[in-house]
Amino acid sequence: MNTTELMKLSPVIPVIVIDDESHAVPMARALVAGGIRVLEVTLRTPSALAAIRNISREVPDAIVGAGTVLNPEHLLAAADAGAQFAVSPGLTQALAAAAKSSGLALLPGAVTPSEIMLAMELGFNNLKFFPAQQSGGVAMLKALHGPFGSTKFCPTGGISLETAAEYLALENVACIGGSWLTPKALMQKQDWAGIQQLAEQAVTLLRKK
Ligand SMILES: O=C(O)C(=O)C[C@H](O)[C@H](O)COP(=O)(O)O
Repeated sequence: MNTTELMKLSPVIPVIVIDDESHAVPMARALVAGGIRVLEVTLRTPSALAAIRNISREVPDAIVGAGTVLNPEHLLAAADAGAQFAVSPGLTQALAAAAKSSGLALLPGAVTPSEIMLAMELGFNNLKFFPAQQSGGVAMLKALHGPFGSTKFCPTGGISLETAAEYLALENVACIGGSWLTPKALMQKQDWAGIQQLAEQAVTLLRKK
C-alpha cells in the first residue's frame, strides 16, 4: 500500500479517536459496512495501538493506519501494531527517514510552500494539508496548485460534510480527512448503526470525480 493507492481508495478518511479499546472493532465494522475502508486511528489515546492491532486482525476489509504520528517511535509502534499507513500533522527529517527504512507508507502534513518543498525534497508528493480550513482552505489549495502541480493533498481539519465537496472538486485534492464520521457522542453510546449511516451518507454525497 502506498499513499497514492490509499488516497484513491476513499474520498474521505475518518480521523478516529478511540477512548475505549472495545469500541475499535465494532466501529471499524460499521464504517466498512457503510462503504469506508480506510481508517486513521489517531495515536492520541492510550487505547490507540491496541485499537489498530485489533482492527487489523479482526476487520480484514479495513485498511487501518495511525494518525498523529509525531516521531519515529510512534511510526515504528504503529507498524508493529499492524498499521498499513501513517499520517503525521507535519514532517521532520527523522520521521521521513523512519518511514523510508521501515517501508511504512507515510502521509505527512505540510501547508506552506517551504514545507511542501522540503517534503518534496524528502521524497513525498502526497501530503496531508493540515489544519485545512484554518490554513486558508480551498483558496489556499487553489493557489498552491500553480507552483506545486504534481502534489496531491488530503486536506484535514475543520472540514464537514457540508464543505467536503468543495475540497474534493479541486484538482490537487485526492481525498479529505475528518472526524465528523465518528463523533464522540455516537462512540460513547456505541451507536454503530448511526456511524454506519454517517459513512453511507458521506460515500453517497462525496464520490470523487
Ligand atoms: O491528530 C492529528 O494528527 C490529526 O490528524 C488532527 C486531525 O486531522 C484533526 O483533528 C481532524 O480535524 P477535524 O475533522 O476538524 O476534527
